[in-house]
Order: sequence, then C-alpha cells, then structure tokens
Amino acid sequence: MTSSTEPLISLTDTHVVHRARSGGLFSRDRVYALTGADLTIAPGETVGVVGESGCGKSTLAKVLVGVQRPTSGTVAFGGRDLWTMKPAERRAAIGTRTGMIFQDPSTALNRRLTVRQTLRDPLDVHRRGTAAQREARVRELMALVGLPKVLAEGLPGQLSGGQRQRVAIARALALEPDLVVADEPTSALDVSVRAQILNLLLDLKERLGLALVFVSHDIQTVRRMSDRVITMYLGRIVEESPADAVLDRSRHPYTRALFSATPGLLAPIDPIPLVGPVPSATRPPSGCPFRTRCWKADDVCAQAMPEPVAAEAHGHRFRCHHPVEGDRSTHDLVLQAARTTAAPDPTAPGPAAAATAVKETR
Ligand SMILES: Nc1ncnc2c1ncn2[C@@H]1O[C@H](COP(=O)(O)OP(=O)(O)OP(=O)(O)O)[C@@H](O)[C@H]1O
Repeated sequence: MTSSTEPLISLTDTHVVHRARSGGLFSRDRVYALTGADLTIAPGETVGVVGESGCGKSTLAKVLVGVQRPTSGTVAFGGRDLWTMKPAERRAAIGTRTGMIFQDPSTALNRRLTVRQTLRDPLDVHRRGTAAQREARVRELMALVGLPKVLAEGLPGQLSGGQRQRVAIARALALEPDLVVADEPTSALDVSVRAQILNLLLDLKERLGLALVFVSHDIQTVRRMSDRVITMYLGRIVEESPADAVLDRSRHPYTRALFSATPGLLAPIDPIPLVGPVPSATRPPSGCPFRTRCWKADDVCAQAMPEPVAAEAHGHRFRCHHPVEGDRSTHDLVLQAARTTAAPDPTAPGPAAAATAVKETR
C-alpha cells in the first residue's frame, strides 16, 4: 500500500520472522511478526498504528527506525535500501535520520547518565560540531522539550516520569531526524501527564516538520493525533485510512470492530464485538488472517490473502474480500451474532456472548 507523495521512507514486501521463543533452542517454529508490509511515509506526516497486542506494531516501528533488520523485503530511505548500505553508512543514516521514543523512559534511559550526558551522547557519537556547540545544542534541546536548565545534572531517578519522557524525546531529536517513531510513548506515564506529552509531541512535530509514527493501544488518541491510521492484524497491514475516515468509513471489518469499541465517542456507534483471541503468530490462518474472527468470512477468505483495494478517499486502502459497506455497523453486528450462533468458533466465548453483545447495544 503506498501514498502518492514523495516518500521519506518506504517498505516494500517487508517480512520479519523470528524463531519462536517458546519452542526451545532447536525448535523450528517461526513467529511471523511482520508479513508483506508495503508502506510509505511522507515527510511531515503523522501515521498512527493500531491493532491488538501481538499484531506486529512494535515490529513495524523497529523496522522503520532500523532497529530490526527485516528477514526479507526492503526499507528505503530517500529511495536507498537501508540494509544494502555499508554498515557505517547505515549506522549514520539510522542515527541521524530517525529517532525512537519507547514506552517506558525508566528503562530507555541509562540511569547513570545525567540529562546533559544523555543528550550529549548522540552528538558525541556522530561528532556533531565543536564541544561548545554540543553543549549549546544540549541547552537548546532541553528548552525545546520544556525541561528547566536546573535539571541538566539530574539523573533519571531524580526526575518525574513526565520529565524522563521529555529527556527521551529530546534525545530522539538530538540529531534533527526526519522521522520519529513513538511506541506507546505515554502508556507508562501517569494519566495526569499523558496529555502534556502528547501535546508536546504534536507541537514538536509541527515546529520541526517531523514525520511521526505513533503506536498506541489508545485508538481514540491515535485517531486524534494522526493524518493516517494503519490497522495491523497478525503481522499484516490490513487497512490504511485517512484519520477522519477511520471511525465510520473504514472498510476492513477488523478496523470497524476495533474503532466501534472505542469509549467516549461523541456520536457512539454500535460496538461490534471481537470474538475470541488473536490466533497464534506461529500458525497464522491461511488466506486472510482475520477470517477466523470475521463474521463475513467464507471459503474465499480461507484461500487467499486479499490484494490491496483503493477506497474512494485518497490514501485509503484495505485488504478484504468482503469489506464493510458504508455505515452499517448495526447490520454487521446482527450478521456476526447470527453467524456465531450458526457455527461457533472453538476459540470464541460462544453464541451467548454474541447475543449478549447484541442486546447491550440496543
Ligand atoms: N524477538 C522475538 N522473538 C520471538 N518472537 C517475537 C520477538 N519479538 C516479537 N515477537 C512476536 O512477534 C509478534 C509481534 O510482536 P510485536 O511486539 O511487534 O506486537 P505488538 O503489536 O507491538 O504487541 P504489543 O501491543 O503487545 O506491544 C508477537 O507474536 C510477538 O510475541
């Protein structure tokens, strides 16, 4: 799936396959963490990534910043494949063009380094300017993320969670990257500081013209923060939607179900329950990976992964043999309940649960 704007970064048929952790040293089991990802990100764009736990969001994030080498496929920066570059060139490209913000700043920061040392480190490694210029850049970075100067000699343990995440953000920005990937950047923080950190990220993105990839379980926040939303399921990108279309014009049943369950919507839509757990990434279903939980699935879905289809809105693409038509969540809900009653999924809680879900939405 691609966007028409000149891309900053593009993935082409990118796969990440791990040896399964559970199978022991000699296990042949493989985990399909990312499968056939085609994605482009334009300069300055904010892309949100949603999906249930284990669907490959962090793997995609790590591939984008060069932390995870793909098993196959390409990761191109400005048209050049990162993984065919010479190692020194690749390290320079990764170090200077991308930045990553992790979920928990307590573990992401070295607890023995002061704020000043943490921010100087990437400048020293990539030999940016003179010593005086590096010190000036440290002060500039602290101001940029709203950290008072007096904290320069503070250690991570002496800072609040919000301050630690500001340090992590400043470090990610130290070398003026084009792309910042934030993987659940607020989920380890107190609720009271989450909005501040999100607003800071949005403000920095605007001021610095960054492209931002934002991974979160909080799909309402993803929708509000992003220009485009990517839905992942079992290692696959199953839909890319403009953020303003994702709530009521998404076409993939999985996206529709995920967003229909969002609390706090101004105009609530009927929730479509996701029945049963996500299947194992070691043995993904044949064809469309969502078919074992999808109320629309038939034999065709078991045979082949759907090719990407472009929807009406620019940049809206999905992979589904039987996409949701228009705003028909109630209709889909009833269909799902009927289907679950007719042929219970062995992994599902059973027809009673689906019937209850129908009742609750009335
Ligand atoms: N190093 C690894 N070795 C083996 N399996 C892995 C490894 N890293 C990730 N996986 C598996 O790959 C799949 C995708 O993991 P990933 O962390 O990308 O999912 P996620 O959507 O980010 O999940 P969460 O929301 O829980 O962070 C999961 O099944 C996970 O267990």
